[in-house]
Amino acid sequence: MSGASPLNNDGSFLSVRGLSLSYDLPGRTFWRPAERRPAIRDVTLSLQPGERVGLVGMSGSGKTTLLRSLLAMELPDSGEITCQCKPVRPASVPLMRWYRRAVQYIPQDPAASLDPRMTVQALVAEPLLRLHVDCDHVQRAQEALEQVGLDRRLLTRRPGELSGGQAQRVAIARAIATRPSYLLADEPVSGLDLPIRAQVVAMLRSLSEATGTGLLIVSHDLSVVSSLCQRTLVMDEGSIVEDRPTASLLRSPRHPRTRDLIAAILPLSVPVVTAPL
Ligand SMILES: Nc1ncnc2c1ncn2[C@@H]1O[C@H](COP(=O)(O)OP(=O)(O)OP(=O)(O)O)[C@@H](O)[C@H]1O
Repeated sequence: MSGASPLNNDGSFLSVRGLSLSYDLPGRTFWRPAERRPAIRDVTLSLQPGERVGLVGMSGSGKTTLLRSLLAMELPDSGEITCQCKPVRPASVPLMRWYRRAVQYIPQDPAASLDPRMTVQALVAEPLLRLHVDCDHVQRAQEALEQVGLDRRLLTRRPGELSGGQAQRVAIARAIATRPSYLLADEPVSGLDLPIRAQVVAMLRSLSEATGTGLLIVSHDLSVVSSLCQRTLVMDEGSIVEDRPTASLLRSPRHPRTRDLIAAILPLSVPVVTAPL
């Protein structure tokens, strides 16, 4: 749907300029105004059409807040987000509906996001109904299910009758039903067992390649980011401190925080290989 619309002036799909957002700290009283803690500070970035981008950083660095701002779930204190030449917030109801069709969200925990009373068919078709997408909803739900590698016989099941991997695929089918240009995801595979995690990462990658859908993935798992994302952004204390192609960022990290992240995973995931004498 967004293919017919122009890109931003800089050629990007989504552009963020000088975005800052602070939260109130507890302790506000009638006499004392709340102190504010910055969660993201002066963030500027562009997402190109079809690009797969990882967003990493230590806990509390601002990744989720940035993602929520991009999803128009938070109102920033300053700065602007522009999608295909249109301001994302404040926006009219039709414009917000358009944006929510173009930029969809994959939740971390399908058990919490999928209504247990609804069938898979109803769950996948629900965004089409809510966002007034004019198409055959039954057919679109079937297509979306097939795109995530699930059999259409699952359409009559309810979330309680699905495995964890199947439920996360249903959550992804729900997100792609509107044929978005970008998918935003917060730890989309962290709740899955390792083999299933690899399958879902491979599926997301081929889905993105086949349909040209861009991905912005928040993850603590650098192996997920390295197998999925062409480019990686590193956040520290609310700012983006490194923004480079994933392979070179992992090979030669420049910022101390990137080095910390890589050092933190090395003892866990890389077997020690000793050279033969
Ligand atoms: N609703 C909120 N109210 C107050 N402070 C918040 C709120 N949400 C986040 N924060 C604070 O904003 C900062 C950034 O939080 P955020 O959740 O964006 O970090 P994160 O990088 O996603 O962390 P994690 O990796 O642990 O999920 C943190 O200091 C956090 O405590």
